[in-house]
Amino acid sequence: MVSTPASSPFARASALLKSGAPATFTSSDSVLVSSSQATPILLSLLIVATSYLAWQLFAPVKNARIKGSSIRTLAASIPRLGQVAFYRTRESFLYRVLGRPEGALDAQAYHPSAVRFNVSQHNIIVSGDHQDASTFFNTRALSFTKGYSVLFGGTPKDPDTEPEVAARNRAQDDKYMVFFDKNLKQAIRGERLADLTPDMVEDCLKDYEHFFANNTGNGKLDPHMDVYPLIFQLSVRTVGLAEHANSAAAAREMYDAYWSIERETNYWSTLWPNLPLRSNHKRKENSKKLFTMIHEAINKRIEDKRSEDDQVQRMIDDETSTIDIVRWCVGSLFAAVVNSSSMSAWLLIFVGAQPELRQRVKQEIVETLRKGAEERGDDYESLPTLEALRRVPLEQWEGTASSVADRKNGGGAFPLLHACLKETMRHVLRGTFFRYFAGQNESDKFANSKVQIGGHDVNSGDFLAYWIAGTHQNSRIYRDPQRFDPDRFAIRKEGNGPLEFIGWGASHHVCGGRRFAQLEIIIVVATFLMCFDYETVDLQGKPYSAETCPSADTDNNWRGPSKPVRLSYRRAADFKA
Ligand code: HEM
Repeated sequence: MVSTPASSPFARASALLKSGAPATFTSSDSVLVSSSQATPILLSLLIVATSYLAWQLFAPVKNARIKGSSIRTLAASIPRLGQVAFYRTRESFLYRVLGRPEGALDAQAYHPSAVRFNVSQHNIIVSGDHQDASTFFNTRALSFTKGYSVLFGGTPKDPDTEPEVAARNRAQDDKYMVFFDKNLKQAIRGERLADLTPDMVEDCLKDYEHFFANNTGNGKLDPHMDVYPLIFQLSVRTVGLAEHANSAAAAREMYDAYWSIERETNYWSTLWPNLPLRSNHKRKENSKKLFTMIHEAINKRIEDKRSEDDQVQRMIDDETSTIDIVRWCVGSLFAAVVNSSSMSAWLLIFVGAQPELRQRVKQEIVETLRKGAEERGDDYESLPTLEALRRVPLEQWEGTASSVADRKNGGGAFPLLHACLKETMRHVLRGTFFRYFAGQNESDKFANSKVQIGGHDVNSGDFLAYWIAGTHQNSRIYRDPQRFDPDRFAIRKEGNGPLEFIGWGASHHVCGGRRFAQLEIIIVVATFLMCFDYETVDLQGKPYSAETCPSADTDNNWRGPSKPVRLSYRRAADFKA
């Protein structure tokens, strides 16, 4: 059950509504309407407004209960608001209603049978049962696009072109999705990534150099505040405009607008975006700023008859409409930044909390660089660190090949680092994936399809959510799931069964940016380890251990730490300028 405190945004909104009404009639209008006449008018307006509000809040939600279904239904204290906690404190809400997957070996502790509830006028079935994963990922009748566009609310819409985009029909929408995927594939195709890789290494090193310069090579950094801007810059370089990637000031301005939008994404901005709330206003303001920056930069490039080496240029050359190019850039940035930023920061945090593991990862990187140098005929000892890293070829970063001999033995480069990334994803990705089942409401080929969750029919018009922790924190799949232990992947091969690791999604909607995401995170972390020796500490500098290390607060997109965390660093003894 959810109760709304008096200071809730809704209470503030209705207060605003009420306080706004008299002001409309008391200034120049007083000449036309005397105060004794105004009182009954005001009173009537107030009654109308209050009745409207009450109707909005307490009106029954369509299909909130399904007769004959044994899927548990959760009722909300204010029906139209529904389960606000699903947005505000998702993780604890799901633990409360579905149980603890870490205790899955104990049948009493984990009973993940699906639950159904509403948020605003939308009904959602949430399942954390690994048995339902296959239905969720493999059923074509479930719409990924509608699931996210209604329930996720992260990606902003351009306030100026929204009506035009909204007026497009489903066929036009599908066409846009094909355009989106095609351009993302081109933006991160192998030959482009191979060209970008040395620049990405250089971006990282330049960024880390300011820690050398600011201090004497020692200090404490905040992994979220200091790593997120770097990931943003790498993302802009890959799916944004060269003009922005090459200007620190422009990249920073975009970064501030981007994160302000992410931080203001909540229940209200997702489901009641037109309420006059501060967060809705800030989101719209920053969305406009972001769209305008990209729009103006494209126009300027066209006006100046300049050409740049980025995906946007390809679209300009193909005479794509500027609205679609801007929409593609913003959509790609919102798909790219949030997960890659938090995975990079958390990988550094988790590895830094286990000195022995950090040493093993560092050793793996040095050995790979040394071997690569020897194979190329370079003298590793005299190579500056930047050059040793810049010369690592794409396939080695990707872990797909190290040397011919290793490939024959089935080995690849950086296996432990890749296992650390996978383990970080397993820890940090604990939210939900979304889908929508149109069923009979659809006029297309899926109109007669049936979908079952937990053995029960899903209603046409219901949304589905799959709880990732039901798989990633499940003790039937992962031994001691709360422990950060990359050897579960590197050595013990846990999570190798079907849909046991879903960090990149699965089936029809596997992550479209995986190749780039993996590459940038591995580069950011490997470069960091080549620059610094470090450990994960609290604000007083006391080292955290595997047992005491904070975890990610997954209730917001920033994914900050459950308690303060810093990386205490010093220039690596083997760093070569
Ligand atoms: C560590 C970073 C990342 C993680 C963990 C991640 C994870 C995921 C997951 C789990 C999905 C599937 C969601 C579902 O089935 O509901 C997904 C989809 C997607 N991701 Fe990523 N992602 C990451 C980075 C990126 C980047 C950098 C890009 C773009 C450059 C990107 C673009 C996309 C796109 C376009 C889709 C939708 C695919 C479709 O519609 O079929 N992702 N991602």
